[in-house]
Amino acid sequence: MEKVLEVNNLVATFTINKKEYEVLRDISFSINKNETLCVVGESGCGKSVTTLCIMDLLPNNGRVVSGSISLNGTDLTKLSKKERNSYRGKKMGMIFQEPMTALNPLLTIGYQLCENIMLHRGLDKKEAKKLAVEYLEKVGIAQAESRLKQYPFQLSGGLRQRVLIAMVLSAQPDLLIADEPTTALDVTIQKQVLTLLNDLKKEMSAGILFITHDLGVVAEIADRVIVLYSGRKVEEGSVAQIFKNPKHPYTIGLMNAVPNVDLDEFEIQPIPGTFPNLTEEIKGCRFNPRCKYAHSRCFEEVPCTIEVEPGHFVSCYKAEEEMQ
Ligand SMILES: Nc1ncnc2c1ncn2[C@@H]1O[C@H](COP(=O)(O)OP(=O)(O)OP(=O)(O)O)[C@@H](O)[C@H]1O
Repeated sequence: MEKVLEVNNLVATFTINKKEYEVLRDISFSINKNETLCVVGESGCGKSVTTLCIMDLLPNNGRVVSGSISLNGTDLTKLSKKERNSYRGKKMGMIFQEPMTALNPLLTIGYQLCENIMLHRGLDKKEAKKLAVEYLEKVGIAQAESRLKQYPFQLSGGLRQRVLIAMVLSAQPDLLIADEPTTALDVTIQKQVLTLLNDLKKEMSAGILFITHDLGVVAEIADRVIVLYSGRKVEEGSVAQIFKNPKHPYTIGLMNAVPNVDLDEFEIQPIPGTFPNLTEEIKGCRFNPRCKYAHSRCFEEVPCTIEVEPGHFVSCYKAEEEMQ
């Protein structure tokens, strides 16, 4: 399988009050062509920061300290700022939770789509307009030609998100990053946008990095999943492995916290304790204060990543002991 994105041993920090704190701790993962990788984990675990590192959009107090981020074999961390900028939009496109952050409210949909197509595809105005209509139709927008004359505020949230998807895809990116793109939409529209992304994944030759905290969305869209906890990857596997055979106590906790209406006496079991903040020092596994299985080793050293079944990776001493 052809790898589109390969992130290796990524370490990133934020400087707060002149002190540098690790926000991503040695993260590695990859995405193949026509594959959707979901990144899940509680608020603050580093999902968005991962995307910002890839897009080179970290705020001023953040920096990538070490590791590599390769897009189709080119290590982006080795490129100049200018070269990196040219990747954004063209080779990597991003859709956000709120499409209005990416659309200009003062310009028509048509103007914005055509500008984007002319810039990234090198086409003239007439050709760009034709392609803009094609892409709006591709994302399921009816009467596409007349929509070109509308302003973002004239469209519903679901339609705006479709326009943004059309805009991003029209540049034919190798990687599509979607950061909680359906969180602000109501459930039926959310389902439509997920179905659309699933259909588009099959026909475009890009990989999709999908950020969400919603496990229902993960089940709908993911091929593979990585689970982050406090900036560290604790588990990775296919969507079936993560849902049917979770191994890390944190992943098991996430699964138990999802309501299951099929069971008569199902009780949501929240994960005990609180999520550590960035500045909190924790020796060993960062999940140890909340883990009922934690023993002396867990408080001493960070567990290595082991493969518990083909393609299923876990960083946990309990999983390691179960294997032996
Ligand atoms: N500019 C910043 N300066 C300092 N800390 C930051 C900054 N931006 C984010 N953080 C911290 O980095 C950590 C990771 O944040 P991130 O936004 O990646 O979390 P997330 O998993 O995407 O959460 P959410 O689901 O709430 O969006 C958090 O502890 C957050 O407070």
